[in-house]
Amino acid sequence: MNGEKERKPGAALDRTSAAGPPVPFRARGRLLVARLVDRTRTSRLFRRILPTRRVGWQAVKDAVTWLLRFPLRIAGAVGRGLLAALRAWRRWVRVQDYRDAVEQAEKLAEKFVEIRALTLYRWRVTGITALAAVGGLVVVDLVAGPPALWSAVGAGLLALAVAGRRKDGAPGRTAALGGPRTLAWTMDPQVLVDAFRDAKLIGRDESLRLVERATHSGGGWSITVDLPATRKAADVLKHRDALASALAVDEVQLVAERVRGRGGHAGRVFLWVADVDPYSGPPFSSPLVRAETWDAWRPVPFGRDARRRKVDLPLVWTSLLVGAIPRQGKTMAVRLAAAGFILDAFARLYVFDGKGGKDWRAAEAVAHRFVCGDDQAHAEAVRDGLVELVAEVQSRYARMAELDDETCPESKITPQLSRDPAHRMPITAVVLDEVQVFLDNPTKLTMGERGTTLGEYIADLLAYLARKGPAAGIIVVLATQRPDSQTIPSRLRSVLGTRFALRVMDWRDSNIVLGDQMNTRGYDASTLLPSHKGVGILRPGGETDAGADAVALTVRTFYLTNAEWRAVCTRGRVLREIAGTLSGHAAGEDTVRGIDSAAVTDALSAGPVSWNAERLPEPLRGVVEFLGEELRPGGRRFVPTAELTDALDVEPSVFARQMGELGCRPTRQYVPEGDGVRRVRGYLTAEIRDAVDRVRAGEISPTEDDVDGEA
Ligand SMILES: Nc1ncnc2c1ncn2[C@@H]1O[C@H](COP(=O)(O)OP(=O)(O)OP(=O)(O)O)[C@@H](O)[C@H]1O
Repeated sequence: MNGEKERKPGAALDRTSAAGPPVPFRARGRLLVARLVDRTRTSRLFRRILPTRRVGWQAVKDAVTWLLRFPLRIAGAVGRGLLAALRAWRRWVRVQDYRDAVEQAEKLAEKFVEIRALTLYRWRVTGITALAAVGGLVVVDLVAGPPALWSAVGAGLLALAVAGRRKDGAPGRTAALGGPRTLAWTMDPQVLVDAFRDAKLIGRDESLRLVERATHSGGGWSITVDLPATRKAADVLKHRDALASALAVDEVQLVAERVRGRGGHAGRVFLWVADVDPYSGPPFSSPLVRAETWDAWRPVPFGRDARRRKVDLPLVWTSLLVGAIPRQGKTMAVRLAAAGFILDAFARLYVFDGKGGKDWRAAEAVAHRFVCGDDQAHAEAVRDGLVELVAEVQSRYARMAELDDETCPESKITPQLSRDPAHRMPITAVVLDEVQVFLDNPTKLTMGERGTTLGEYIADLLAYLARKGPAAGIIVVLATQRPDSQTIPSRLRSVLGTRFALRVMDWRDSNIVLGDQMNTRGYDASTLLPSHKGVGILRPGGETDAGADAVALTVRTFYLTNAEWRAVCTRGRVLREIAGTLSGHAAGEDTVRGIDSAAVTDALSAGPVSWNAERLPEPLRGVVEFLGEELRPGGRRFVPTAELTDALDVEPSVFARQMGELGCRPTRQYVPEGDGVRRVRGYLTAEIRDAVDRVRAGEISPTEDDVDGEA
């Protein structure tokens, strides 16, 4: 309305009283209260303090609860104060400090009379003080009356209540911080210090320094601490279980990482404690399900760590070994790695499935070579496929050597080379699920003049591909449910760069997948829970963003349903059809091209290490020198111990012990003697080759004295 002033809150009430009929006195009082309430409600200060009615109501409820509980809290505090006072008095009357010191110095007998006299004296002082206090109260009551007496009693109770009040984190009061210990340390770092002491990660008189206070992030509490100067962060990682126990959490809930590089040092540890089991809950879907295409050169999305950070797996330039007992998620892990190649139209796939089920059937639509089954014919087809790849590696190296520096600067494949059809060097992944089926094949073979088995030959081919293949764009991905040293010989294991161990039977199997001594560094896949499907320890060969400084990290793999997996394979086929890169089995051409098998045999006999004996520990050096060419794959299979000890002129028992330390155990085999055969003790050359590989790979460290140093 024109001329009407802006109405203020409460203005309606003013007008009613001013312009209307006279208001009775009682009603005026009610109006005043209403106006006051209205003013208060609309005031800025009130709105800031109590933003909503719900909050206001809650505040009132809290205040009432507090008032009702107050007498109980006071009674509790007085009780605790009384107890504390009695304890303090008892220590004083028993001369406890002095007694403890004397006991520590083992002089209790000498000082007993003195302590006893002091105790009696203090009892007397106590008695006199008590009498004086009672007398004092009686006098107060007589002189000043009951109010003064009650005031004196009240003052005493107040003093006791103050002494007995709850102090958060005060030592000796276990109830000061309720709830689990993990929660307690977020409020009082002293609890964390105690946990470190209990786990024997720091000494009794040592402490931690807080670098970053506890904060809640990603479903758990994190904190960064510095250890005392002489302590190492690596030891905390090693004894993570002990720390988890001291903090009263399951070890899967505790993540301990070193803080390295800038802002970090050898004694700085980052701890993260999950609120609940971080690997429970529904699985995470793979981002590849939604990806139209993928570049095989990019690290493939593999899973998430405990803190739910994405873990990508670089596969170009490395190779992957996945090991686990059945039904833990091996096939899923390998499928994820394969999916990255499937969705790249320029990548090529060799899929060899030893299980023979339908797990890999969908990949038939894109695979250049596809074998599914565990018969002899399948094993031979796998061998042919691998021989073809070995020849391909040789051919690629020969062709790269011819290329100019601009196209191929380092005799290594580049993204441009791999995508240019003219160069015929696509990134090629060779995936073997249940590889033990092929590696265990006992069929006898003759390689050149030497005898071997089909399984050993396949192991040699794979070892060659894992060693020489990555630089030529060939990537080996193996999965096995029997990760033992017999099945995956160490000459093959030592060249597989990336390892992923899902749950295995014991720490030995875990070490076989992850590498020697990994259990002592705190990584043992046998401790994973059976319910944790798809959760494993990843030891990356390349760099991953999550936990980049860690030797290994626990990862829960992404999940691909069967339908999603089939969709990925179908998409891979369509992409290849569009790009014109569908080839081999998927394009209906299954014939393996002609191969110079002599060249392949020569390539393999070059061996994983040059069979020279330099820097090998004794007696391995002597054995390698003595056997020479006979040690090559396809050479002698068995050497009698007596032949070796005679040739090396060593004491048989010392020789057996030293060979045992290198992982070579003697076995009994029949050897020809005269017209018949005789059973003798000796060593398998495969085991000797494995020992050489392990020394070269640094898995066995010879002592200085054992090594023939290179000057
Ligand atoms: N990341 C994951 N999250 C949840 N469940 C998973 C995950 N990975 C695998 N699984 C489940 O674990 C079970 C076993 O998976 P998978 O077939 O991959 O194991 P496997 O080790 O290859 O078994 P097998 O040895 O029989 O071949 C399946 O039921 C699968 O759904």
